[in-house]
Order: sequence, then C-alpha cells, then structure tokens
Amino acid sequence: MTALNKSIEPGDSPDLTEERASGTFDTNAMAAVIYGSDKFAQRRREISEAISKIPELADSAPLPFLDRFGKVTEGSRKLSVILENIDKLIDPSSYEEGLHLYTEVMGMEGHPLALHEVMFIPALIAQASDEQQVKWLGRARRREIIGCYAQTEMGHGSNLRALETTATYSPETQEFILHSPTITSLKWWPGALGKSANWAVVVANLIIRDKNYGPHPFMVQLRDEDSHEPLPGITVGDIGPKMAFNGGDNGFLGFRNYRIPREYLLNRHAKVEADGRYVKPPHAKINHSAMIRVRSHMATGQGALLAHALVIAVRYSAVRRQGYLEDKSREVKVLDYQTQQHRLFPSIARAYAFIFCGFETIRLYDQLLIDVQNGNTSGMADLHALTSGLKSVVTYQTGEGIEQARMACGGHGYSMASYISEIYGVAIGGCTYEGENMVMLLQLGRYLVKSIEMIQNGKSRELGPMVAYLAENESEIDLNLGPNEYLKVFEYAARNQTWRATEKFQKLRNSGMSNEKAWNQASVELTRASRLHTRLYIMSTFINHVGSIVDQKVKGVLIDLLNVHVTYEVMDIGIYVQGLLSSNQMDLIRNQLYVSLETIRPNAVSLVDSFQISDMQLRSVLGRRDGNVYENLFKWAKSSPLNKTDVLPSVTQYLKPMMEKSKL
Ligand SMILES: CC/C=C\C/C=C\C/C=C\C/C=C\C/C=C\C/C=C\CCC(=O)SCCNC(=O)CCNC(=O)[C@H](O)C(C)(C)COP(=O)(O)OP(=O)(O)OC[C@H]1O[C@@H](n2cnc3c(N)ncnc32)[C@H](O)[C@@H]1OP(=O)(O)O
Ligand SMILES: Cc1cc2nc3c(=O)[nH]c(=O)nc-3n(C[C@H](O)[C@H](O)[C@H](O)COP(=O)(O)OP(=O)(O)OC[C@H]3O[C@@H](n4cnc5c(N)ncnc54)[C@H](O)[C@@H]3O)c2cc1C
Repeated sequence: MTALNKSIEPGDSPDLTEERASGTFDTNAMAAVIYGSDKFAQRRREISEAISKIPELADSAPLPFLDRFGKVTEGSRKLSVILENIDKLIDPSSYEEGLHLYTEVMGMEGHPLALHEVMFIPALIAQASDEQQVKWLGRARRREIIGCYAQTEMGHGSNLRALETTATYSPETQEFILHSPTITSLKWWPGALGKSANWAVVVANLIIRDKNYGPHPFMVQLRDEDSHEPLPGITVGDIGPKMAFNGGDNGFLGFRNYRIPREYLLNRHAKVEADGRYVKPPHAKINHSAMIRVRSHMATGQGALLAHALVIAVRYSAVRRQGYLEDKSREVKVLDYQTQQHRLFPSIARAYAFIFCGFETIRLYDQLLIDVQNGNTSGMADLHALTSGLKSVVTYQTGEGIEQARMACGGHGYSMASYISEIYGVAIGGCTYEGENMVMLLQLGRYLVKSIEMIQNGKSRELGPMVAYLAENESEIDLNLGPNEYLKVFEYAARNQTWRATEKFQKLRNSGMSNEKAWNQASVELTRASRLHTRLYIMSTFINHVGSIVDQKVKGVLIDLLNVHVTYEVMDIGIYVQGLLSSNQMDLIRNQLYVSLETIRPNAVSLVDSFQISDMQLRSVLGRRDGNVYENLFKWAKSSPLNKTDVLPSVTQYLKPMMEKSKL
C-alpha cells in the first residue's frame, strides 16, 4: 500500500484513522474521477512513488527557511536532478505527467521551466508556422533552450493596445528592429525572464512603413546560448521579491534597436512578405491564443490549489481538539463544529466543481485549437467570454477559500509550517495574471450585453447554448428543491442581473452620455452579471459531471457534495433572488445546507484524501497524511536556522549591551 491511499498505517494519528474508517467510498476510485481516468490517477501514484525513491529530489531544507537566492538555486538544482532521471520518472511526451512531476518536486514557488511549459511551448504550438516549429519546437521540448512569454510592460498590462514596444520592419535588410522607447515600455513580470530564459516570445507592435498593425508575437533570442550573457542590445534582469513565486525569476527586458530576421515573426496566422506586404490573420485576436489557453486551464489549476489548502485544513481539523460539545470528558475535534464545517465544506465542493468545470473548458479549448488550425475561428469569441469570466471567478473564490482554510487552522495556520500562506500567495496571483479580474469580467460583460441586444432585436434563436437562458421567462421554483431547481434559481439571478445591468447601460447611453462613460457607470452592475453567469456555468458543469459518474458509492458522496454546493451558492446570492424565493423558501434552503453539512461530515477526510496530494507535494506540517502534527511542529521549529545557536550574534551585539547599559 502506498502512503497515498485511504489505507490506515501503523503510527497514524487515531483521530485520522477514525475519519478514514468512516469514509463510505474508495478514495482511489474518487481520484480516478478527479484526474479524469483510473489510468492517470494510477500514473500519478506511481510517479510520486518513483520520486520518493530519489533522495536528491527532496527539498534540501523546508522551503520557508530558504532566502530568495536559496529558493532560486534549489529550483535549478532539483530541475537538473529531474532531468537526469526523467525517463525513470515519467513518459516525457506526456504534458500531464510532466506537470505532476514538476508540482511534486519543484513545489509551487516557481522554477525556471514553469513558463516554458505553460506559455512558451503552447505559444509556439499555436502561433509558429510548421517551418518555425521544425526550427524551434523540438529544441524547446528537448530543453536545449529555455523560453518565456514577454508581453506585459511596466506601464501596460491590461490594455494590450497601448503596448509601447515596437518591431519595425526594414525591407532593406528583411529584419524587424525591436525597440523599447521609454522606461514604461520595459517588459515587466514575465516568469523566468529575469535570469533563466535565453529565448522569449515577445509581444510587440508590428510597424510597417509607419503603420501600426498592433501587437504580434516574435521569437527573440535574449542570451548567448554558450555564455548565457545577455546579447548586445538587450537589457534584462530580475524584478525582485514578490508576494509568492519567489523561487521564480520574473523579469524585466528592454531592447535597444535590436534586430531579428523577418522569419522570427511567429507567422502561422499573420505574415510579413519580404517587400513589407502584410498578410492579415483569419481573426483579429488570434495572437491572444496563448492567453486563452492558460485561462482555459486555470479552473483545474486553481481547483488544485484550493484542494491543497483544504487537505491541510480538513486533516488538521480532525486532529485538533479544542473545547467541548456534549461530552465534557474530552475536547472535541474542531471539525465537529458547525461553523468549521460551514467554513470548509462549501470550499471542498468548489474545489471539485472547479476541477470538473476545468475538464469541460480544456475540452472546449482543445477543440477550438483544432478548429482554428483548420481555418474556423467562429468559436473564439464564445471561449474568450467564457474563460474571461471563469478565470476571474475561480481565482477569487479560490483565494477566499484558502484564506478561510488558513483561519480554520487557528494560530498554527498563520505559521509557515502550515504552508497555507504560500498557497494563498500563488493562488491570488491568478486574480491578476492572465488578465486582471475586473477587466476580464468586463470582457464577459460585453458579450452578455451583446446577447441581450440580440434578444431585443428578435434574434434569440441565434444565441449560443450558454446564453440561451437569457431569453427565457421566469420560472416558478418547486419547494422540493433538487440540483436542477437550484440551477433555475441561478438562471433567474443571472438573467435578471444581466438585463438590469444592460438596461442601466442602455438608459445612460440613450440619455446622451458617451458609450464609454455609460459603460463605466454601469460597470459594477455588469461585473455582477458576469459573476452570476459564470457561477451558473460552474454549477451546471458540476451537475452534469456528477450525472455521468458510474461508480455508485463515488456518485453518492458527490451528490451529497453537490447538495452542499447548490444550497451554499444559492444562500450566497440571496440578494439576487428575493423576487423569486419567499423567505420561507430561503429558510428551507438554509436548513438543507445545514443538513448537507452533517451528511458530508463522515466523508470529509476521505474527500480531501482523494486529491492524493503527497506529503512531499503538500509541504505542510499541519496537513501530514499521518496526522502526527504536534511532534513534527516541534521538529520543524527546531530546524529553524535561528535555532542553530542558543545565543544569536544580534543579541550579543545589540540586546546585551542595551540590557547592560540599562542596569547602570
Ligand atoms: C497549463 C496550466 C495553465 C495554467 C495553470 C493555472 C494555475 C496553475 C497554478 C500554478 C501556476 C504555475 C505556473 C504559472 C505561473 C504564473 C503565471 C502563468 C501565466 C501568466 C502569464 C501572463 O500573465 S501573460 C500576460 C497576460 N496578459 C493579459 O491577459 C492581458 C489582458 N488583456 C487582454 O487580454 C486584452 O487587452 C483584452 C482582452 C482585455 C482587450 O483586448 P483588445 O483591446 O485587443 O480588444 P477590445 O477590448 O477592443 O475588444 C475587441 C473585440 O475583441 C474581442 N476579443 C478580445 N480578446 C479576444 C480573444 N482572445 N478572442 C476572441 N475575441 C477577443 C473582444 O471581446 C471584443 O469583441 P466585441 O465583439 O465586443 O467587439
Ligand atoms: C505572478 C504573476 C506572473 C505574471 N507572469 C507574466 C508573464 O509570464 N508574462 C507577461 O507578459 N505578464 C505576466 N504577468 C503580468 C500580468 O499579466 C499583468 O500584471 C496583468 O495582465 C494585469 O495587468 P496590469 O498589471 O497592467 O494591471 P492594471 O491594468 O494596471 O490594473 C490595475 C487596476 O486597474 C483596473 N483596470 C485596468 N483597466 C481597466 C478597465 N479597462 N476597466 C476597469 N478597470 C480597469 C484593474 O481592474 C486593477 O484594479 C504576471 C503577473 C503576475 C502577478
């Protein structure tokens, strides 16, 4: 038996053993549902097992005790050990296996290949021509070069149209001349740019004969491949410590009239001929495809981060005893308090919901990629709108859930021994990267307004399936609520809010206000509509996914979890459903929520065990699989570098003299 499955091992905390014994389903079967197949869930376990047999892959010290330099060095050290052993560990052609390997060994604090895998290679796949792929993709996949994605500038991130970096075509030499005209035009933030990457996909405005054709992607060599020194004309470095990701080297980059060949414009879709003729892409926003890809993957990625925090908080809550319920002879597990359950269980449901919803979104992205390669770009606007809303809602709710998980661990949650603050820092980065959340909610808002305008213009039949509900009439809600009735409640809320926000915008515009001002004055209402629409999508994919599960025990507990989800979500949007639900109905739903918290309680630990996140990956003393928290907390504190000596130099140098002086 591996240390990952539900089995009970000698030396485990009796409290966690009791929890595992009360689980009603097989956690391996649940893991197969979470990871898409039994085969992949099994591969994850095998990879974790193989990693545990290579001691050099373990952290050389708990990461929170390392400084920035130590973290960056540790990341590169482990990467080199991974690459020496890669064939023993994974199938190198499998992206998913690679992601699991990296997450387990490198942790979540960033490493030199994170953006190489997540954005650089996908940008080459989506935007490089076949010929360019022959030139660069193999080299990137074999890691002969390390790449990054350099788009954001110090002064411009959300508004791509205002980027300042230029790539001016010179027909005489058939080159592009890259230039950063100002301080604010310095590329700023790209992961792995600072110290690791020697190549980059750089997004710059394409200029041909003084005409600006807007942002385009260029393949740019930044450093000498032998010496790793920056090439002449390139200014590059690290932007300094961040809230999290401090094992990563997010960077800055400037160009001084830096020349690259004409063939380095990534030209699968748009081209510049030798004489300077511009060949338009099939869709104006096709150059945004690397972003759409990451946004499509963010629901599963963020669901996994929320899962990490919940494994820690739920296991710890089952071994932490504090206060009393009826039995005054022994303190109670804090997991038995209704407030603790209300704090944690809806987040467990959200983590599952995000992961299931992510499957669907990744499927839609993969289909779009095929369609676009075949010249069909008609699905781009729909997926852009969907992923814009989804990345915003999942990152925000993940952040909320992780912070609640931290508080649910009391004082020890605040210690880095819990590791929750690191998970939080990484997760909330997602509220900003890949499009700041408000900006992206407003992108979805535009799409929703356009959908309402179609209905107003008698074109309801042309609405896509995800917005068809906007044209329906209010439904009566049956008091005997099942998940599909909750979906109708959500549809009501999203429809009402979308109409209200659109009508507000239209009214302001019709009053003579400019389009932009009217939009701005309706924008808070529009973001509310976008959130409700997205939460409706998440709920409906959760319901559909649970409906498709075959294992009856797994399905049973997921239905219980779904009940937690739908009741919690509807209570959470109470203000938007006042016109639909009576206060009696709201009381009924509230009570159903409390009942569903009790129903899920015996399965809480098994539900988080099913994420099968190993102790190595979790890096948390509080979340250990064996539940032996206290002795390991003491061990962890003793390993603090501050405890290497009993008397610190700072005491000898400053505090002792101060105390001595005060004695006189
Ligand atoms: C594989 C795993 C992936 C992810 C894992 C997730 C979590 C993992 C956990 C740990 C992470 C580990 C490592 C990763 C670490 C770090 C981060 C990773 C990546 C970060 C990288 C970046 O941040 S890259 C920079 C991203 N930048 C942005 O996102 C910028 C945001 N701005 C924009 O996208 C655009 O400016 C815009 C969309 C806001 C506006 O664009 P634009 O000005 O061009 O357009 P308009 O507003 O004028 O709109 C005109 C019409 O065009 C439509 N439109 C816009 N975009 C698109 C599109 N992409 N497709 C289709 N249509 C589009 C728009 O809707 C308008 O339509 P109308 O019909 O209304 O006119
Ligand atoms: C951890 C991390 C990793 C990153 N990695 C990369 C990378 O690899 N490559 C890369 O190119 N970039 C990267 N970025 C940069 C990131 O993509 C940008 O920071 C992000 O797109 C937000 O842009 P901004 O910083 O310009 O925010 P701003 O747009 O300046 O946002 C500031 C505020 O203005 C508001 N705002 C802006 N525009 C509007 C509007 N139109 N309407 C209403 N409100 C608005 C926002 O809502 C926000 O509240 C990374 C960032 C982080 C934090």
